[in-house]
Amino acid sequence: MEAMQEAMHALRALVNQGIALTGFTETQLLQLAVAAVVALGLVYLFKDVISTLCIPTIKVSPTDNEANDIIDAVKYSPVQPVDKDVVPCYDPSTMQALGFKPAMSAAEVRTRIARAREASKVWRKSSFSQRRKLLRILLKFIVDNMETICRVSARDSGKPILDAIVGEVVVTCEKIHWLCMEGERYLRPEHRSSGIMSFYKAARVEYVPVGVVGAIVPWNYPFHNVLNPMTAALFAGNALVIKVSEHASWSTGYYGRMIDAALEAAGAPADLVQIVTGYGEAGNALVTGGVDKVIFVGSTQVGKLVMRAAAETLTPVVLELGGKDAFIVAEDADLNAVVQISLKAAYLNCGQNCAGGERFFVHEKVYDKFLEKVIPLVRNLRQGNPLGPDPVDCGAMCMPGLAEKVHGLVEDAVARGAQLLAGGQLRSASGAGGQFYPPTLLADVRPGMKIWEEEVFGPVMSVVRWSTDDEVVELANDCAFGLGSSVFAGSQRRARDIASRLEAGMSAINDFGTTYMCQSLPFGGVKHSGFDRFAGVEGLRGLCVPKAVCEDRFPMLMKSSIPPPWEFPVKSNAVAFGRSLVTMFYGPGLLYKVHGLAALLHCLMFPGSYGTGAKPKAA
Ligand SMILES: NC(=O)c1ccc[n+]([C@@H]2O[C@H](COP(=O)([O-])OP(=O)(O)OC[C@H]3O[C@@H](n4cnc5c(N)ncnc54)[C@H](O)[C@@H]3O)[C@@H](O)[C@H]2O)c1
Repeated sequence: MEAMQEAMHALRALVNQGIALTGFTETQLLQLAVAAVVALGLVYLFKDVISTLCIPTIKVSPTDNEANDIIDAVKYSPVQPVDKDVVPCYDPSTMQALGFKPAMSAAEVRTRIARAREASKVWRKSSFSQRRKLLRILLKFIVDNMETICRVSARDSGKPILDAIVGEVVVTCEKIHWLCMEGERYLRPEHRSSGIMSFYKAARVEYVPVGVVGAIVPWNYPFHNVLNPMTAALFAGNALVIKVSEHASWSTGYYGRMIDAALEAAGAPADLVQIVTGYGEAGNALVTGGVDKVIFVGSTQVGKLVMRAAAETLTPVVLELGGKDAFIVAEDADLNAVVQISLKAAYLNCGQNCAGGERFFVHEKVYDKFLEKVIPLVRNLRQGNPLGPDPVDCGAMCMPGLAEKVHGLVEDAVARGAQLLAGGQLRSASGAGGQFYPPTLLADVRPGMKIWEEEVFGPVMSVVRWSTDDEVVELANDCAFGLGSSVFAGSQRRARDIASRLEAGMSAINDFGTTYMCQSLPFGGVKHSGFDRFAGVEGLRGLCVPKAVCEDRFPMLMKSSIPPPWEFPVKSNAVAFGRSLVTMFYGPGLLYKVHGLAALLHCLMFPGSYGTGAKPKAA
């Protein structure tokens, strides 16, 4: 209140001063102030309109299959033998054949790396404003063409359009926005303290692009999985060679043309981004082919192979592997909100999320109520072709054989005492009308079941009962994976306390997945979920060599030279001189420092002496 009164007085004084200086009346001064604010607003608006108009618009014409929703065409059969030089592409919801992509050989991958290397030599010198220009071109394209982007992703991976908007478009836009707004701040040289003895030095870290980044990605988000490493790698000044999954290669046609057009419009080298299609051999060739850093996103099993291969060439790797996230619900959580969030955590993208909720720990006091609310919702989820005439909540399983694998885990759980409350039937064998597995709900899931241990990566909500906070922490940590986690409780402090005890790389308090929406945060896990980070400040800086640089702070006044007692041949008081330095700089308290200084001066003034430089007797 007092501060407000003071501010009013200050404003009054300013107005009076203005009246005295200009001779204007109070009303005229007010009109002037309003006019100034309006003018500033108009300038800002004008600048904003002009800068938006200045972002080049790129045009990418979609093909028939990319542009249209349903096309009657040849069906693909996964049991049909396929030439190993090609990757067959098909829509997992309809099994419509979409064509082939080349299965690149190791030699071809190396050629791509070499092209990217040449492009990286040019791009590493680019300014941050040129890199921002490239990202803004992409962002504008995404906003203008999100429907086609989502349709292409839906056709390639079987996900509903809404899941594509959330999981492909929103997170990519958020990432680009963050890079444009804050990326430069974290890549500019960062000044660091130079310590006590090097007080006359200026120390800093320079973030130097690594050169060529190699990324290997899975099939669950064909658009975001490409754009995510690409935008960060390019913003950090690198080139990128990216190996996409053999189960979602078709969409690289449209997305690749978009990337090429954006590079051209931004004046960036055409070879800056190389897309590799193929199988494990192509991925292995990328790891061993001479890239400067590998980002691997995929299963724990293949992650180990990648790490082994990278060890041969000492290529650094980031491993973003599987997950089996805990979703903890306390008895006082807002159950109505939690139920809807839990459905998204389990069934978004048909559960094919590395950081998706898999283990739902619900407090015994609300266990039955939670199930009561969830059962009808799960049973009524609509599943089908995302590009068909009817709206769907859940789409298809992208990877052939995954529905059968998920079903095996469900059957094992039921055989060992879990309650099957929804779903759980293998609707059709792969190949007969789409790769679907129904949204499934299991209650009373316990240790000893396969589903307790293995990653499901499918639409299964496993519900577990708990009674004390210590117990739920122990149950949640009884897992080989540790990627994300969510804790819901009436008291935010209690939720925070439980979350702080979870072995996980990420925790959302009273929410799910929000750590990924904050693109300034690192993304990654612990234990078998991998290590190092690919998003956020840590991920962005991880695409650079953090080069330590040190130089004279005042070169005109003080330059480095070897102190006379230490010059070769070293003098007889060299050790005493060293002792005096240590005592002066690091001795605890003034007494030490004065003694050290006196000993140091003695050494310098009497070069032939043996001076002691020892600590004072009093100490
Ligand atoms: N932590 C994360 O950020 C994250 C994100 C998405 C998916 N995932 C994980 O990915 C897995 C599902 O994806 P997937 O089935 O495509 O995984 P995957 O490990 O089978 O394949 C991933 C990629 O590795 C390639 N590959 C296969 N063998 C290789 C080899 N020997 N050397 C190099 N590359 C090789 C594949 O061709 C593919 O492009 C799940 O475990 C999921 O949790 C993790």
